[in-house]
Amino acid sequence: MKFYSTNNKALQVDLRTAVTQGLAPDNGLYMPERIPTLPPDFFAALPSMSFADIAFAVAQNLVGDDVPADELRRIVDHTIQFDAPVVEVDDHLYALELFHGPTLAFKDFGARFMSQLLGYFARSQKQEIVILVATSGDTGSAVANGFLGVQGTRVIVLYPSGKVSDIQEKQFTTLGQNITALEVDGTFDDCQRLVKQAFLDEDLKKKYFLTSANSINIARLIPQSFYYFYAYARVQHLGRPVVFSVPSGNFGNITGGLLARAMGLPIHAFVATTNVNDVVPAYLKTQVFTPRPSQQTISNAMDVGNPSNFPRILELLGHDYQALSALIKGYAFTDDETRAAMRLVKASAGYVLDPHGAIGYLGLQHYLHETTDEVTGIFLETAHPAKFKEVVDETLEEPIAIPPALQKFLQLSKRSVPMKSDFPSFKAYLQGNL
Ligand SMILES: N[C@@H](CCOP(=O)(O)O)C(=O)O
Repeated sequence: MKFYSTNNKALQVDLRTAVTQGLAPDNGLYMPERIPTLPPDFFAALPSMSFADIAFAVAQNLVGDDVPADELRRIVDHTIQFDAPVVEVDDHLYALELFHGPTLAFKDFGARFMSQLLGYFARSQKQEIVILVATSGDTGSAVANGFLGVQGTRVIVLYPSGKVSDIQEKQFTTLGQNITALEVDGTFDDCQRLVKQAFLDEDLKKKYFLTSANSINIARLIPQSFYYFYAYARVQHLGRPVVFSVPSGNFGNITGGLLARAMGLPIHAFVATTNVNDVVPAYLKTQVFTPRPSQQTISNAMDVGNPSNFPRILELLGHDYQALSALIKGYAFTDDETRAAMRLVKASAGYVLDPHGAIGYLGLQHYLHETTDEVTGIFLETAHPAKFKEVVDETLEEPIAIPPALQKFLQLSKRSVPMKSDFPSFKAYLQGNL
């Protein structure tokens, strides 16, 4: 399979180059040159297939020519070590719980797949791989934990100071070893800008082997399509068209769903639902894409003002606004609305939503009120509510228990390096410390 840059279809590379570069040299995002449809026998067998078997078939369909089957199977089996249950919350309305991995967020799927794939490609090479990752909360912990102690790799996590939850911060600032956390005086967008600038900087490119572990890296996106197939298979017997509501920040998660649809999964519609950082819902209404500085909210992992994956969404829908706005409905919600949804669902269903899942739920409810189609709605529950303990406790007026997987981080001390948000400071840090 070849991968082309969204900025230039003629710029084509193989999977190894796409994954090790992260971002194309012309600042575009890599996309598969074609997305093969999975065969009818795959869809016939889907309801009875295990999660790992589904993931392997999907991965093979996209990158089967680039990675030997036994290696790809090992990578997939390492990735799918935990379930993604579909839990009924209301009539025809389900939560797809993606938080049962080691860092309790959906990013574990992408980070685990990517760390193994990158490890496979890096075996033959001597230079240390430096993985730069910008995080608004969850990616940093998944990537740091996925790469912790992996020989030949060094991870630099950039995060906006004071804008991630306490538990999220502990998950990537306490690890030591090959993980360093840079606490940036700015927003997530500043962190993302610094990372992207580093990939385009000739001095850094010459001296270091840099790659990205954000969803700009195609190795993060492929596994984010697996669970759409798995969830679909869980509700297929209900016989209704299936709609996914995806709480969105950098739009990598919904792009994974669009990839699944392009491979033939009959997804009826998507709901792209955000907090007040509503650049994409605004685009869906106006056809104008206007990135702007992100605002801080209680669903902090989605505090993104310039969503990276937007060009991929346009590619997947053939740059056809009519097709895009027919398939994807956009909604945005305030913190007050988010808290109200958390209270409502706790009271009516006994289900504890995290603030991001609450936005997914709200988007789905709005969609259901506007459609006359009888559908099965699935919203993605992207992180465990305990990761946002302060917000959840205050909103629901009762303390949420912290699972042992999170508890262990709370005992450890935070270590971070303060960083200004200008590129020369970041470059000087890399040059002095790598
Ligand atoms: N929501 C993210 C922001 C980065 O997104 P990614 O999908 O590009 O890694 C986070 O939690 O850090």
